[in-house]
Amino acid sequence: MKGKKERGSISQLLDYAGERRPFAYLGCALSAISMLLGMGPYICIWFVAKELLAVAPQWEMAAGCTQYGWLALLFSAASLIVYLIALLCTHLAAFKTASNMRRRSAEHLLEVPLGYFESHASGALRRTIDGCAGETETLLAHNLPDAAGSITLILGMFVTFAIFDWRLGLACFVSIVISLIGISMMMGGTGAAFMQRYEDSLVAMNKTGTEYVRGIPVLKVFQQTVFSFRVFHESINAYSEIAREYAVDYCRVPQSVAVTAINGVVIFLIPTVLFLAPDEQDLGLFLANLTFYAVFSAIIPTSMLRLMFLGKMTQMAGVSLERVSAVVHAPVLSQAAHTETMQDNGIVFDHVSYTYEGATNPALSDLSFEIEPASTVALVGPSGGGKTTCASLVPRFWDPDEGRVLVGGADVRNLDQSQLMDSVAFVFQGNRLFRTSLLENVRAAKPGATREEVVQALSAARCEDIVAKLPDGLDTPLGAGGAHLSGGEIQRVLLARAILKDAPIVVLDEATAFADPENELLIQEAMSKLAAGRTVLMIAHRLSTVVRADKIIVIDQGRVRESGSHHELLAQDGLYARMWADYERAATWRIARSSKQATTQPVQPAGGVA
Ligand SMILES: Nc1ncnc2c1ncn2[C@@H]1O[C@H](COP(=O)(O)OP(=O)(O)OP(=O)(O)O)[C@@H](O)[C@H]1O
Repeated sequence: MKGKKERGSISQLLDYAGERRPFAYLGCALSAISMLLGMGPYICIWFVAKELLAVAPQWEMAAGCTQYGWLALLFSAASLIVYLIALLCTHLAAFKTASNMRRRSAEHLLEVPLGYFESHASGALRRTIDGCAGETETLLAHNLPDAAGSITLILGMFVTFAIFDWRLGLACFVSIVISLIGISMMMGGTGAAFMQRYEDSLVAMNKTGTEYVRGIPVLKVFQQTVFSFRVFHESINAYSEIAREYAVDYCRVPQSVAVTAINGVVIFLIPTVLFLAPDEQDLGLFLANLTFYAVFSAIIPTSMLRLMFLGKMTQMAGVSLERVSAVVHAPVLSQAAHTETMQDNGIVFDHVSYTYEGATNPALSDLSFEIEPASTVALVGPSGGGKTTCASLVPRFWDPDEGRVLVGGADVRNLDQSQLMDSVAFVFQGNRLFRTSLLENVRAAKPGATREEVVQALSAARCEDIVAKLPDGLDTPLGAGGAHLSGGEIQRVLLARAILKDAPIVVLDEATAFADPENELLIQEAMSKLAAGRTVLMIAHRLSTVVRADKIIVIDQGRVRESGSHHELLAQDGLYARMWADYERAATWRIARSSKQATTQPVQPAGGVA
C-alpha cells in the first residue's frame, strides 16, 4: 500500500521530531491498541445476539445480556481513552516536527548569501517555511495514528475469520481489498504527480499574491484592474484549474473507494448470506455471525477513508518536505578554514567576473579597480551596466565566478563574516524600515546604542525635521499603522543608521533620484557626514552627486570603461563626457521649463544614466 518513497518521506519527516520521535511510534502503537479494544463491543454484540437467538422467544432467560452491555461500554471507554492518549503522543511529535522544520529553515536562511533572497521571492519562502511545515502536522498528528488503527483492523479481520464465520468475513474483506486497490492506484505515479502540481500552483499563487499586494499602490495610480496584473491572474487561473481537476478527476478514485467500502455490506455481504442461508445447519449461530459482520462492517468505511487520507497527506507532506529540504540545504556562504584579517579599509576588485544563475551574458566581466582607504569612489554608467552587481559583491550577496574582491587586503571569502559585516555599512535602496519606532529603526545598526547616540546619528544625517514632525518624536512607530516618511526622508534615516554603525567602510546606493530639491540637499549633507574619514563605494544615480568623488568609475556592459576624477573624465571626452553633457542639457531644460519656457526636449538624459 505504501511505496518505498512514502515510507521514506515519513521517516525523513520524523528526523525533524528529534527526541520526540519515539512519541510518534508510541502514538501509533496506542492507536492500534485502541482499535483492538474498539473491536470488543462488536464481539459483545455477537454474544448478545447468540444468547437472544438461543432463548427466543423467552427473552427474559437471556441473563448475560446486561453483563455484555457493560463490558461493551467498558471496551468503548477504554478504546476512546487509549485513542486520546495516542493522539496526545502524536501531537507532541507533530508539533515538534513542524516547529523544528520552521526553526531550521529560518535559521538556515541566516546563513545563505544575501543574494539568495533576490532569486527567492519572500511570498514563496513564507509559504515554504510556514505553510509546508504546517501541512506535515496533520499527517503526523492524525493520519499516521489513524492509519496504524486501520492496518490493525485489516489484520483483526483475519482473527474474526477464525472466531466467527470465515465465509461472511471474506465477503466483508472483499470490499476492503477493492478499497485498497483504489488507494494504491491513487498513490501511484499520477496521484503523486498531481500533488506536486497542486503544491507548485499553491506556491506560485502565494508568491505572485505577495507581489500583487505589494504592487497595489502602483496599480491604483495607473487605474489598472486585477486583470492587468497578468502573472497573479494566471496563477489564480492555474490554481483554479487544478482545483477543478481535483474535484472532477482526482476525486473519482477516492469516491469509488468510499462507495465500495460504505456499500460493501450490501454489495457483498447480503448476496453471500442469501447464498449460504438455505444450507445452514445452525441457523441461530449463522444469524449471530451475520449480526456481528453487519454491525462490524460499519467501521470499515471509516478505516478505509483514513488510510486514503494517509496516502493523500503523505504525498502532500512529501512535496512539503522537499521544499523545506531545499531551503534547509540551500548552499551557504563558504567560510575559509583560515580566516584573514583586514589590514586597512581599502577595497580592490581584482579581475572580477560574475554571471547570474540562468543568465546568458555576464553581469561583470574582468572588472578591476581599487578604492583607497578613506576615499570616495562613485560607480556610474548606463542602466543595467553592472553597478549594483558590483557593489553587491562586497557584502557577499554573491561570490565572483572569477577573480577576487579584497576588503582591507583580504579576500572577502577569507574574512570572518561577522568582521566583514561589522566593518562595512550597507545602505541599499532595498533596506526598508521596520515597523517599529524611529529609535529602534536607527538602533538596529547598533543594538546597544544609547538614546543620545541615536539622536546624534539622526542629527548628523540631518533628520532633525523628521524627529520634530513626528507626534512622539523618536518613539513614533513607523510604517503601516504608524507614521509615514517620504522616500527622501527614509533615505536620511537609513543614512543615520549607517552613521550610528560607525563602520570604516560604506557601500551605498545613492537614492536622490526622486527626492525633492530640499530633501536632496539634506541627503547630500547626510552623505557628506557619513563619507567623512570613511571609504565609500557609491552607486550614483545623479551625476551632480559624483562631481566631488575622489574617483569616478564608468561601468558599461559589466566592464570598466573609464575611470578618473570628474575633470579627468571630461577631458577624456568619452562616455562620461557624453553622459555629463546629457545631464547638463536635462538640467537646463528643467530651468527653462520652470521659467515657463517649455520646450519639447526630453526630460531624461539620452544616455539613460541610472
Ligand atoms: N538577480 C538577477 N538575476 C539575473 N540577472 C540580473 C539580476 N540582477 C541583475 N541582473 C542583470 O545583470 C546586469 C547588471 O545589472 P545591475 O543591476 O548590476 O545593473 P545596474 O548598472 O545597477 O543597473 P541600474 O542602474 O538600472 O540599477 C543586467 O543585465 C541585469 O539584467
